[in-house]
Amino acid sequence: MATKGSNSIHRSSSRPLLDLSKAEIQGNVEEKYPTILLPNQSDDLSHLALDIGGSLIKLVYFSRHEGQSTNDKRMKILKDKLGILNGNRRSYPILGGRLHFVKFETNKINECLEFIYSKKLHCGGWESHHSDSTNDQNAVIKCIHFVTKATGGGAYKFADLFKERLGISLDKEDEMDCLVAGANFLLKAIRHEAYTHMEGQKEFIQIDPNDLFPYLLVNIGSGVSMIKVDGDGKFERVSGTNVGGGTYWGLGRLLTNCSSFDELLELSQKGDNRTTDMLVGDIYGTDYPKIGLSASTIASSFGKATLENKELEEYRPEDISLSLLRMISYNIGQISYLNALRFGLKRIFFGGFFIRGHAYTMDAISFAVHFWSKGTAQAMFLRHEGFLGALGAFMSYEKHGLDDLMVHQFVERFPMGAPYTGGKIHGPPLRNLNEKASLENMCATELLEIN
Ligand SMILES: Nc1ncnc2c1ncn2[C@@H]1O[C@H](COP(=O)(O)OP(=O)(O)OP(=O)(O)O)[C@@H](O)[C@H]1O
Ligand SMILES: CC(C)(CO)[C@@H](O)C(=O)NCCC(=O)O
Repeated sequence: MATKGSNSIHRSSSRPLLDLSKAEIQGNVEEKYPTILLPNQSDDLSHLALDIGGSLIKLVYFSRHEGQSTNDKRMKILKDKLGILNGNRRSYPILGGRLHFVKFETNKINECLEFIYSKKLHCGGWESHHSDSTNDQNAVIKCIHFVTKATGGGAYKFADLFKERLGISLDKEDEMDCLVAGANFLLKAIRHEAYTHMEGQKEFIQIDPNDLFPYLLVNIGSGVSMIKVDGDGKFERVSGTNVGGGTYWGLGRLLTNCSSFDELLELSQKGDNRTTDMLVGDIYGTDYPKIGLSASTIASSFGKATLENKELEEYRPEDISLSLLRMISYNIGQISYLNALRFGLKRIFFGGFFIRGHAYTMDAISFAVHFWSKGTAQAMFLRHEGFLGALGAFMSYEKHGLDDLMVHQFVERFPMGAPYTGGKIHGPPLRNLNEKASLENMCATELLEIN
């Protein structure tokens, strides 16, 4: 007998597209493992997680392959979920689909809301609650309502906006937890995720998943977090700096009048920092070999501006952008290495959207790590650089018992031998800035395809 779940399912009043009042519990309410049927009234369910940062909003969402039947799958998935809640053995339904990676500028949050709405992603979150009972046998689904996992400061700041505009309840996950979970997943499961970048040469690093820890994760977003990672869920934020990606973009915008981050970055490629930076050679007239400094080493970023009576307009924006980029990248590289040294960490992975797959940024960070470590440490970068937090938030569905689209599957279905290109994994391209991103107008979409 199908019973309306009025006691068990609370209708979410602000759900505009999916009417949960029509959801049914199938089977007797006393039954241990009731399943829940959702009427076929929305598009295929998608799963969404957000990382709303100071500068950028990152979305990760899963969509199934088109054309695959969904009702049977939903049934099985929901059964599995209930099984988990009752302490049953886990099973992993076979799902085909894609993980999409999308970003928006946080100050254009409306575009993000419109995107979520247009893709009906606000219809796809799941959350289940145990009863208060401590006895698993008696555990029942108390309510099911729609929520979306979200991390980053904006998960707090914009919670009301998401609720009002899309009917989404943001289920907040800690930002550091998510960064670490995302990084661990990528480093363990995705072949060719990590690479080095030195003097223009990119080299992929084969990571042994059994020999990953400990490492230092440096996330360069608006600000910078440095996290010592000792295992899954085992970490400590050991340092940070307020001189980060927001500093480059903010100061760069003021000093050059650039209208976008990418434009500023592109300018730097044509820059010559000798016009702005004070070099060792400017001070010594030559190298300073005794302490290992060549004449071309920057002695003082922007220091040359103090020597000349020039106005801002007399400096080339290209040169300013390059000086700024080097100043910030070196500084982050140096602080990172010092923290690695502090804790005896051999590996340093850099993520965050400041990096932007930009060769010069990575070379500068690598140079600083190499220089200060006297060649004993090496900077490594991640292909999904800016999506660690969003990915971690996405993975937290699993943590809460919702494993229908989970990472174990990705790993199982993507043996470490999966190809980097031309195969099933399409990660974010390490784009040359001159290449135009193929994008849905307002955002960059990257795909990790799960077949
Ligand atoms: N289109 C863009 N607009 C603005 N900044 C960009 C853009 N692309 C790359 N960036 C760089 O990425 C940085 C933001 O990176 P990221 O998204 O990883 O951090 P965030 O989550 O916004 O910041 P935080 O974690 O400190 O809140 C910016 O400060 C800037 O340096
Ligand atoms: C405040 C956060 C964590 C927000 O993402 C980030 O911007 C950051 O790590 N800033 C640096 C703050 C500091 O440790 O000085």
